[in-house]
Amino acid sequence: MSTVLPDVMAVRDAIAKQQPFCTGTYPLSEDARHLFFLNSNGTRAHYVDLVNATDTSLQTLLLACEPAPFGVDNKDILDDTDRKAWKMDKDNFSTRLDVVHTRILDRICMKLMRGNVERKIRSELDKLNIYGPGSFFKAHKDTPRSENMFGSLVVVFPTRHEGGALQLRHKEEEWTFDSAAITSAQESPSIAYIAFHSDVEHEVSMVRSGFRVTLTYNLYIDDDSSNPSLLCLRANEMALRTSLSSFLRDRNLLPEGGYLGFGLEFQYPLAHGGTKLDDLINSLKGGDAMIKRVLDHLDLDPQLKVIYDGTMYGLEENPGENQDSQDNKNRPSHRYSSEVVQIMLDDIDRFPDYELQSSLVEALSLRTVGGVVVCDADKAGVFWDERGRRIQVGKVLWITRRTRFSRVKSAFIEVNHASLGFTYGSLCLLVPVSASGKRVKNRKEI
Ligand SMILES: O=C(O)CCC(=O)C(=O)O
Ligand SMILES: [Fe+2]
Repeated sequence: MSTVLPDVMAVRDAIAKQQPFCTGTYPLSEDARHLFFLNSNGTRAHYVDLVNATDTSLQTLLLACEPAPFGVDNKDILDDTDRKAWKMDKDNFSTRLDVVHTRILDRICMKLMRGNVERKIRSELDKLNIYGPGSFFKAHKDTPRSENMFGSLVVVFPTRHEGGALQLRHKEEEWTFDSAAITSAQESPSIAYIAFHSDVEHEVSMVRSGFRVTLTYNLYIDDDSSNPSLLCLRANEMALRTSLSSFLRDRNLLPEGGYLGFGLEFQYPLAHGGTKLDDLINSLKGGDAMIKRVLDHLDLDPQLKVIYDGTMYGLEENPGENQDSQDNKNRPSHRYSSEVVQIMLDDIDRFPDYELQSSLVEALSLRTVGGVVVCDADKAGVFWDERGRRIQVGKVLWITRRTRFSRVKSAFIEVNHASLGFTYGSLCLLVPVSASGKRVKNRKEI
């Protein structure tokens, strides 16, 4: 494996990480500064000039709103220990701010889709929020409304406020979007906006004074990007393509064939009984989509899989070169073994919903379930089952690690335990790779 490792690093480096959000400002036009809204019982119309708003006029807006809930398990919960803010549904107000004509959406597409001009995104206005003194929103992730929703856009108006910064956390990194500081530093009155992927954790710190007024939008991928010939490659994609091509030419890489594995960077909405991994593969986001595009360009065959960890129990042949020697005379020919392996499934719905009579490995590798047992590329790939039979399993060379961001929770009932158990699988892109002598001929530019 040692000759392969430096190349793995080169491929990993080519999958450069990018921030999972983008921000900007945009000057407010004369008409976009006015917000029209109905009072709480819908009997009177008001308007507020969001460039010169007084605290009194913003208090009127707040009184026309209702307390803002937050979503838990697809339900809206009202609890002012998690969120203290007010909201107005889009039917009760009118704004002339247009994120399409201002080209804000184009900028978001460039940044969050990594410059892939073929991707089309669409925004849908969701609601207005107002945060007064003491308002906040604790750490959460936005609930995707559908499979092609990939993120949220928050537009903050230049009303005077202190505090209320939006903090974002993803993997081990953290960023702050201080809308109060950004809007007050603009020469002409401007909105500040931030768009981020749905699985980025975020929270709004407490507003200390004034009012923070926002519009939130849901962002959707709105195209059919399944045709790889339509896609153009950018610089970072070229780098990944070059390093992957030379990597695959290396005869030491998976000499007997196997899989390249890519843990996904982002989370995806997955509903048991509803989401097919085949459909999801065309809605990958950011760096995950880039990896898929590069693999498609190389004529490889990336497949989305759910990977579960399991233990393979067996009766291993007892090693001993000279079975006739005095030392080995009374030695049993087999001993118990257990090895950590992985089982990959084509779909989350393949996970059995009946009582498991056996280990996870055995249950998932039943023909009706279709799980395939694999192990890391640096293992021998030879295991024994409980009857002492030798089993050869496929090897996976992990280019990017499996992450907890792409985990899938699956329920199962074990026969010995009355209660329901849970196990986690990770969503991954797996690429079958032929044995080293066979893989060069058929592939483009490898
Ligand atoms: O106002 C913000 O900056 C974020 C609001 C938010 O996280 C939400 O509405 O889900
Ligand atoms: Fe949120």
